[in-house]
Amino acid sequence: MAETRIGIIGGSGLYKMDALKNIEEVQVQTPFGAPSDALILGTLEDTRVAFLARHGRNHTLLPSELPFRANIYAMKQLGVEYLISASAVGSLKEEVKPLDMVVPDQFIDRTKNRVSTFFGEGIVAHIAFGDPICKNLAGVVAEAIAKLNLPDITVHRGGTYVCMEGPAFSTKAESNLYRSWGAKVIGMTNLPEAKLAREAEIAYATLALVTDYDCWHPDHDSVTVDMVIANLQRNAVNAQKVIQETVRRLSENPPSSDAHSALKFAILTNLDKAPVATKEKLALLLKKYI
Ligand SMILES: CSC[C@H]1O[C@H](OP(=O)(O)O)[C@H](O)[C@@H]1O
Ligand SMILES: Nc1ncnc2[nH]cnc12
Repeated sequence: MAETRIGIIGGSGLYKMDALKNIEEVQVQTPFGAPSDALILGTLEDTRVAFLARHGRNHTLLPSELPFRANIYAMKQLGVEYLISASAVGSLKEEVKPLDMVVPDQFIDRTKNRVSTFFGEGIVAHIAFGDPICKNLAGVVAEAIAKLNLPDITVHRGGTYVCMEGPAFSTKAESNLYRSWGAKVIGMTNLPEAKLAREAEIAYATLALVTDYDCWHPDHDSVTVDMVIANLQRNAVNAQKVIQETVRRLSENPPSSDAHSALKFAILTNLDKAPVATKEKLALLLKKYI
């Protein structure tokens, strides 16, 4: 199988990539179970990529039901080193309007029910997560958006993505609280992915596609799925253009990433003494360090 260094996770509205050629669908199994759907391998701009529909191709999985570990481990098994996540978000700022694109650089965790680590069962690791998004990969995504110069769409570089549990959207009190914290956008999925990608030494960046003003905005109705869907379709077209341009740039000039050595100083357990079963389960992550 040709090398697949670039992975794409498509969120709400982005269930496939129309420009993918030479498609092969693979049912991947991982020590953490099966991913959200089959992975679609194909070429984009002559580069091999792996695409996964985060909620499944028919959007059947709630954010709280997503098999985050299987999704990231499956990408690792395929050899992915750069992971681009396309995600629908609500805006928490006036100047960030529906259809705009945000490339966040921070997260706030408001989830309650997610398993966000591969470790445990006798092996302890604490990754550094002060900068949860790979700066260099995010830079490539932001430059790709800027280069495309999409009409009426503003790119916002940096900003905080609040990751809430869902599935219900926020209350106005919550939405205003996140605004008072200075957060820029809100979604339900990217933080566990970013943590797991870091543990898997995969560079991760988010392409956040704004669908609504959540519920805080006095001049806009509170977010509803109808509202989100109307904008998702337009966002999905733009997201594919951005991803294609990002892949082209990544394949020409793959950036360095601190994520690629994230476990170097993170593992506390003496691996010589660690349970064999856990070492086997995590072999793909640990092999550089054993
Ligand atoms: C369809 S509105 C809520 C839904 O959309 C976002 O999904 P994703 O991050 O996968 O694009 C948000 O996180 C919620 O899961
Ligand atoms: N307002 C919102 N809150 C949480 N997730 C979202 N995804 C899209 N819009 C959202």
